[in-house]
Amino acid sequence: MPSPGRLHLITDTRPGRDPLAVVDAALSVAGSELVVQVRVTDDADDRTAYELAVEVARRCADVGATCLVNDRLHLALAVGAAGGHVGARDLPVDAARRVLGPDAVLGATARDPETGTAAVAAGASYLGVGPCHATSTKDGLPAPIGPEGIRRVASAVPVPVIAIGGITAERVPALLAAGAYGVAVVGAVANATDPARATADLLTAISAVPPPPSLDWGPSPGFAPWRGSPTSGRGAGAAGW
Ligand SMILES: Cc1ncc(COP(=O)(O)OP(=O)(O)O)c(N)n1
Ligand SMILES: Cc1ncsc1CCOP(=O)(O)O
Ligand SMILES: [Mg+2]
Repeated sequence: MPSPGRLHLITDTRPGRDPLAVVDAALSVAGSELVVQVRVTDDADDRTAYELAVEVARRCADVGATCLVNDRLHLALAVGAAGGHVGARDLPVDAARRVLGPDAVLGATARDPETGTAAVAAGASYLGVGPCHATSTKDGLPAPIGPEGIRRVASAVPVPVIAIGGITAERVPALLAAGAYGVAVVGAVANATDPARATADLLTAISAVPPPPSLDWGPSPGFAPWRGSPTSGRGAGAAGW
């Protein structure tokens, strides 16, 4: 059973950026260890998003990395991605699970233990938790929750917690010490003058801390898609998430 990825690179949506160049640089260093989440602006049309997702999925497949698609689950299915990620304004987690099927990786956003627990019960394989710190790559976010916010969620759920928002290699140790399994980044790699080096620095910081031992990686016997929602546990599929 594959281990869940601990370093997630989210594609940069800011105008004038070259997300594929950043993905290439990160994959050249991280290879199969990387999870790449395809994210576009809300006003991007599906054709534009699809074309980016095709390119990212192909690059990930070439090196055995994991490709996820943010929000637009039909694109995840269309490009053969491993799964998707949903938040409060996207499909509800149980509906997203029905779309993707029992074996897909499904991430859900949470800031608090209650939301996180509900997302896991509804079929989330992992949680994206944040913003941990202030970020310049997404507007309109609530106040940062810091490592203590990570601790509150991670101690409440049996799935990997991926810390997000303002993550840098220097901030990784405190977040992992608080119970994060891994981190998701945009700026730490995309803003770097040397994105490959920045990726290596993040991997070094992550690998210095072993993952939490008590996570439930196994498939959920309670997941029953024909009934529309998991009957117990994390409800995720056989991908090991
Ligand atoms: C790993 C991870 N965590 C959180 C998010 C945020 O998702 P969401 O709250 O739906 O916001 P958008 O990214 O859709 O703007 C994420 N994408 N990935
Ligand atoms: C998509 C998203 N959701 C919460 S913070 C964020 C962006 C994180 O970007 P950065 O790593 O540049 O702070
Ligand atoms: Mg979303």
